[in-house]
Amino acid sequence: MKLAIVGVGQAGGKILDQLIEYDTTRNTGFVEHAVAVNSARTDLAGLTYVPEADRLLVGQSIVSGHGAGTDPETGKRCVGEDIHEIDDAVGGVATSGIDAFLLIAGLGGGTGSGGGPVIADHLGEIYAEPVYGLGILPSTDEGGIYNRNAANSLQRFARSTDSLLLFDNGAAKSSGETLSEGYREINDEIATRFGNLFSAGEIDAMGGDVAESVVDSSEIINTLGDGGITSIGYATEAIETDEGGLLDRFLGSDDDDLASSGDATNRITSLVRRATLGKLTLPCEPDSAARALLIVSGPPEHLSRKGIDSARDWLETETDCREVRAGDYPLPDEGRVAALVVLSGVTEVPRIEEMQQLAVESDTGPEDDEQDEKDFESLLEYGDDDGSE
Ligand SMILES: Nc1nc2c(ncn2[C@@H]2O[C@H](COP(=O)(O)OP(=O)(O)OP(=O)(O)O)[C@@H](O)[C@H]2O)c(=O)[nH]1
Repeated sequence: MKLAIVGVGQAGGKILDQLIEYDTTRNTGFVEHAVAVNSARTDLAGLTYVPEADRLLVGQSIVSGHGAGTDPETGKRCVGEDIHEIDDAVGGVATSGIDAFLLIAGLGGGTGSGGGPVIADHLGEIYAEPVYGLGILPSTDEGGIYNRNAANSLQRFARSTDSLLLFDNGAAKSSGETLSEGYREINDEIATRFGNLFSAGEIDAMGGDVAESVVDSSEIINTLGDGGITSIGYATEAIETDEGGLLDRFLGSDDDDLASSGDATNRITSLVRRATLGKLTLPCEPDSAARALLIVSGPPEHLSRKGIDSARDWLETETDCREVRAGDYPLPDEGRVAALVVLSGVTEVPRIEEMQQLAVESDTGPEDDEQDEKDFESLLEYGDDDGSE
């Protein structure tokens, strides 16, 4: 599907950069237009792939190009001050050629966390295309302020977007490495999963091989729905054993109990199990999903129809929802088969509940139990789409 993507703040800009790299090197063509928005001049200067003309420094009269200092209110003001310039840069460019907008932001900081929902609201009011969010949750050990910012921003983001796709930094972090050391690897993983999702159905990317059952943008849009939280599972297996085991290093391919057999059908069903039950971008209970989508990609001769059908049946049982879509995405030059599982409208998400509890405690202090209880319940309404604050 064709997207106009806005990366807001530092994490948003870096992930946008990485998605453009994915799109360019694979020639997939899902990034129709890309804009980086930030209140910090140095963050914008550090980008590689976003064209200079599409980097917007906002809130100069408020923070003089120095960033929002992890304060979402400041981030909100910075973005609000320049919302018309942002609109010119994002929406002014051929929206007729896009299927949706995608806003990317780290929810724990200031600019992306406070400013992201302002842009989402604005785009949603003006344009008919759906507006999706890709929100990055802080890891638990980043501390109270990041968790509080994220808990508050998550609610606003969920209400301002048609679907909020979440990625939990904490769940992705490998043991023994600091978060900043891991960012490059984490951002690669984000680009792989979301790049795979958004490039599915782009016929140009298929090199003339039309999928037996193409996943097109309307299936992705219908799966994402119009409100709520989305998590993505992904697992991959190399078709031929390569010398260094390089291809097996992709996350999600390390579950011995569910090791795939060489047979194409079994490989697909086993990959889909691993994608759903292994590392999700946001750990959640699969049976709390309202809708699901399965995309199996790889060389056409390895995309067994029977395998995809039986994997879809399994996913229907596992998620306990009737709205399960499935399709293939032929990539003739790939040395691997990959299963991507989209779980949308999920409601049982332990990390969100934990983060919101941490946020409430850091706001009121643990002694104010009655107030904690009330705040916690109102914060829990992250999937609520009633538009109220
Ligand atoms: N996955 C990922 N997360 C990041 C990256 N950089 C920062 N983060 C996370 O994003 C949150 C901080 O948000 P930033 O994007 O740095 O902040 P900002 O939106 O620029 O806001 P200010 O710095 O306050 O102006 C923290 O939770 C970080 O863990 C990155 O490159 N990748």
